[in-house]
Amino acid sequence: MMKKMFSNLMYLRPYLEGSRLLLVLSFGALAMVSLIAMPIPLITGKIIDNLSSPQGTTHFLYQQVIIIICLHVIRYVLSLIGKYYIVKAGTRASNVLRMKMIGHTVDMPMEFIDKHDKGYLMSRISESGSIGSLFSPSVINILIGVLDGVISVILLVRIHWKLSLIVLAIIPLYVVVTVWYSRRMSDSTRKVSESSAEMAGVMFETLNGIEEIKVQGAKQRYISRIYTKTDQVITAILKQNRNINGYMESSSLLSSLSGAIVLLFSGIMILGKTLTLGEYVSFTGYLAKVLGNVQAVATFGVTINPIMVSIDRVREYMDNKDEEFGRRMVLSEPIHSVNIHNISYAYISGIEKRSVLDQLNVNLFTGDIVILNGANGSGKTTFVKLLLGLYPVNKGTILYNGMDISCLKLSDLRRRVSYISQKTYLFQGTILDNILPNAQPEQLVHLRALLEKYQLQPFISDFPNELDTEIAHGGANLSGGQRQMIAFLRTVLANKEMVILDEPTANMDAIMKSRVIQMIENEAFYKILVVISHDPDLFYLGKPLNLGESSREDGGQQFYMKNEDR
Ligand SMILES: Nc1ncnc2c1ncn2[C@@H]1O[C@H](COP(=O)(O)OP(=O)(O)OP(=O)(O)O)[C@@H](O)[C@H]1O
Repeated sequence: MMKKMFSNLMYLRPYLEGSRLLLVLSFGALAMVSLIAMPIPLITGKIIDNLSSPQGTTHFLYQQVIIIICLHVIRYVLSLIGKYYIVKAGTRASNVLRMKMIGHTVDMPMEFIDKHDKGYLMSRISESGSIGSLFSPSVINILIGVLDGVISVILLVRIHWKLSLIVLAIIPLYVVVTVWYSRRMSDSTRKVSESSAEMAGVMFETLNGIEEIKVQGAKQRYISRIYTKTDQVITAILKQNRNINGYMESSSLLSSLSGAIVLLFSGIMILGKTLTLGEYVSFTGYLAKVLGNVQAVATFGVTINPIMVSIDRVREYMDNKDEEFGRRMVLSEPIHSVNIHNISYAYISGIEKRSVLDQLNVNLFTGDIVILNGANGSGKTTFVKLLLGLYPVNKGTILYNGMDISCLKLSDLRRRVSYISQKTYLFQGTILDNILPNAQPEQLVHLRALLEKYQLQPFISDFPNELDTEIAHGGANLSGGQRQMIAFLRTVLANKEMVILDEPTANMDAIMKSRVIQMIENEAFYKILVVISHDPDLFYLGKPLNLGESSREDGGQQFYMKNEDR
């Protein structure tokens, strides 16, 4: 356990970087807390021996009691300060880790993201809070207790070494109990975390789809899915509690037995005059600290185990390679060619493999406009996702300016490409934020000119606060066509080298659609344009590339391109 804790603390070091001095000072203060309270049982024993001797004086009593009170007050102040700053450092560190985990999740390959529910991912990210728990008052108390315990053992030996041997003989039993239970606790805690993350996944999906669930009358189906997952969580929690309680009760029993045995031997020694009453009081004072702290170490296992399991899981999560792993090359020039050579792709989920694209060849050059069509499910969206490097091709190559996409830094590639997905995702913020993130004055002028040129002012003035209208979560306060137009304007103003539009006009009325077509024809906002559409009104814009089964030539070697000369 200590080894694991040390290794986890080493892992967390970078996240504690900014708070290192604070932590050292706080731990120093807390170590002082331990040391300052240490003489109290000794002083108490001395007072008792003094009072029970003929030389006993009230002056000695007052003096020693004042010392004890001062020690308690200093301990109180140091403890408050130390704990406050440790908790502060822990909270800061867990926040830094949370941000890193969110960033890492965004950078994960889509194949990883597809495999997990969003709620599951959220649960995993929330495990970053485990650092905060590591620096919580309960853990800190236990750590101070460990120091207390060690010093108390030394003082026990100094007071009466023979009596101490009896106490020390019991400690191996604690070790056996601790080791036995801590393995079981690790397993059960892991199961609790995993099943809770899965449950959160199902809950998240349910909450996300409330509208659909209502309309389809699917409430019962979803509730029973949650019930199954909850059942798994409950089973795991019960098992975890069985282990925790077993551990606590066993260590508590050992503590009580130790106290009784010490009382027996001390009594005999007091009767034999080899131990004074004061020494007995001091001894039991330190014994209480030792046993209390052995108990604390036992509790430490219970408290720290879930935290260690969480940190292990955070490490596992962060060890997953992100999509940029091993990619070093950047495009030194604007994209002028995209050569898609014999690519194939199949989605794999579990043992199921769904082949979507098979030996596809396409070459795109500056000035090309390609209209992708084909039956539903024929792989059009998958094709553009491969172009964006969201999924790696299974076979074949995609070359940008002759450079293989598998070596290219994806962030560099995507900086050069604008993509509007079928789902038209809008960010939280205003309409303007969505059209022009970080709008510069000259971009605003460009936007206004565009709105005027294509008679789109009525489109904007339809919103309560025009461009400053706040967009609700997921664009809930906008219609499908409005969302598409906002996303399209964003693309026109982004002025990227390659633009990919997936069903850009699917929800638009005839007027809006005609504006989009005019902008594609008149505005130079792309070098290469790929449009996925089932709408014949858009076909004439460029070379249609049909991905439908019926249009394959050469046994699937080549995809049919209509109107090649257009
Ligand atoms: N993430 C995924 N995991 C597994 N299968 C997927 C995934 N995304 C798409 N598919 C499957 O791949 C096939 C192609 O899907 P894709 O979205 O590329 O088709 P499309 O041609 O764009 O269809 P549409 O015209 O309906 O938009 C479909 O059979 C779909 O079920």
